[in-house]
Amino acid sequence: MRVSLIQLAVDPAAESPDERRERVAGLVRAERGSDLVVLPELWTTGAFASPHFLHEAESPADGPTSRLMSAAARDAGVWLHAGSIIEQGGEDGLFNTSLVFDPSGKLVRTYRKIHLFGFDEGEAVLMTAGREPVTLALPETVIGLATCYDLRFPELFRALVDAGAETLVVPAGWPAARRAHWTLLAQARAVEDQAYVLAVGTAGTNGGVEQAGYSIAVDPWGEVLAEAGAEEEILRLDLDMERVARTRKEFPALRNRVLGVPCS
Ligand SMILES: O=C(O)CCC(=O)C(=O)O
Repeated sequence: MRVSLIQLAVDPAAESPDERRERVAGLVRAERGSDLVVLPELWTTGAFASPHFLHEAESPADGPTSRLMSAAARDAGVWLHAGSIIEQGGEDGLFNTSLVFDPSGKLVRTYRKIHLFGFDEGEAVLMTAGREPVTLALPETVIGLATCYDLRFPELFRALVDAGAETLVVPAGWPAARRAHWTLLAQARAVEDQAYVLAVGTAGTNGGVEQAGYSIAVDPWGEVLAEAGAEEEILRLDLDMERVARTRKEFPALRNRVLGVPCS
């Protein structure tokens, strides 16, 4: 399965959300020939540009990001994980919602970020948390969806694996200050869940927070297959999907889980 991970520079001073959407649609179209294209978290505004969240909130069904990304997926003929948008959820408030389009441009899955980041500020106070883990069967693999801070919560990933996930897709807007955690956690999730991890972040600075970049693809043995630098960059690679089943068979740690052990 050929994947393209698009690490985007998100610089609110350099580009408006509309300009970035147009530019990103062009980048997605250029990935024709890929099976799956992945974009980062909240790339229209920046994950830390919280004063703009309300103004930029949109509908997953027919908001500006959804319309452009649907057309780009269709034109390129790819599955597109379009990263996340600020979803205007009406009475339920705002959500940090990931969108997945099929190669005909149909929106086939949404995932509302479960673990909101910021403690007492930013999205943690401005948004509503999702409640449901989400997977999706593509022709060659089952993907499990998670977003940025979710990467710190292994129980979510176990739920995704229990639902059949073989490839864990993590759009993010991870800060440079904790880049070491990003890389370590991406590898940890891959090793413990014996799954591919495709973790795609942003470059640049938004909301005063320098972004890590360093998007990463990790195989089910924990080996790093590709890693970006700190600037905008596209990683393209071929994944051997048999490798998940092979790893789980040859080193069957997932089968040795003991559930419900009481703590004395
Ligand atoms: O967990 C972290 O260190 C970063 C998380 C984050 O930036 C986010 O979820 O937006």
